Amino acid sequence: MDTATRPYRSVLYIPGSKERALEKARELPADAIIFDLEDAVAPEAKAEARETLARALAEGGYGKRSRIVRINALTTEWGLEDVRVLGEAGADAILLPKVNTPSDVDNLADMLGPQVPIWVMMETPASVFNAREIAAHAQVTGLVTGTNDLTKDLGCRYRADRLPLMSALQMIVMAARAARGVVAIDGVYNRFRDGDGLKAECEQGRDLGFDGKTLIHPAQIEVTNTAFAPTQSEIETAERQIAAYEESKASGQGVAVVDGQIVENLHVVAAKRLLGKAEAIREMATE
Ligand SMILES: CC(C)(COP(=O)(O)OP(=O)(O)OC[C@H]1O[C@@H](n2cnc3c(N)ncnc32)[C@H](O)[C@@H]1OP(=O)(O)O)[C@@H](O)C(=O)NCCC(=O)NCCSC(=O)C[C@H](O)C(=O)O
Ligand SMILES: [Mg+2]
Repeated sequence: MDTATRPYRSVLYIPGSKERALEKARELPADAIIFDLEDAVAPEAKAEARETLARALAEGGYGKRSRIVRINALTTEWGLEDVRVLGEAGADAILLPKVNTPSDVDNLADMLGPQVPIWVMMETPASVFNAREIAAHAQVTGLVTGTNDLTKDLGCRYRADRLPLMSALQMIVMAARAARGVVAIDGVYNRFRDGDGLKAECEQGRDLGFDGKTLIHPAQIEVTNTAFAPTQSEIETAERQIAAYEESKASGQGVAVVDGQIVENLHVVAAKRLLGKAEAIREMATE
């Protein structure tokens, strides 16, 4: 699948220590999986989780789902061994937590070599200030928002409207878009049995421009996949915009009008991108 259009609507964390969850994920309709060795795994379980995860990846069976491994920070006692064991395990990217500066990414890139894509957790105030340079790093292909760590470091309150995090969320999306081709994923919604709250937060994330959302429980996948996919009405509008613009162009005009709104070339670019995304989502569903 084309990496530029591949969907990342639902990005499910799975603790590397949980064999049942690693097994179950082979059947779940998530677009991507983050196999976690960091916060979801207790210190005493880290070594075993690393081996369990290496075996699960070698066994495969994750289909078209993008496989991302979140290692421990390189400054911890587990980070280097995580890279040694999982750096060449065939994951689609290695996700580095607690990044502050581009040089943190350099350190991992030096260890992995230039072929392995790197995703970065954006979860410290310093990472947000350095977002542009981090996203522009040659090996970085994804930014994942860590809203829990950010909330902890900022000392702000959890609010349903996420007002205290708003500038950070926007900086992350902006950095990803400025770097071009870098995926931007929103943080987790902790109340994993609250579907209505999740839906509202997904819609906010989609409105801000995120490609998708990180999840902690399978029950969150369906709501998220729907929220980050183009709606049928958006698809139909995009098709009509493209057709109307082509017709205007053929008659020597640079602007069309659809549903009372102007359609210029830039709207056509956005409309084609939306249709490309819808097609990639359809493709994802065919195993
Ligand atoms: C949150 C959980 C601890 C809940 O677990 P549990 O009570 O076992 O849930 P259920 O009984 O409802 O589970 C039903 C079945 O689903 C499977 N399951 C559960 N979670 C997952 C999962 N994440 N992936 C795949 N499968 C999962 C169970 O095995 C059950 O299966 P079955 O036996 O067939 O019935 C638990 O969901 C969990 O551990 N979630 C992940 C937590 C996690 O990864 N946390 C770290 C990431 S969040 C983070 O770090 C954010 C960031 O860094 C920041 O700073 O913000
Ligand atoms: Mg975190």
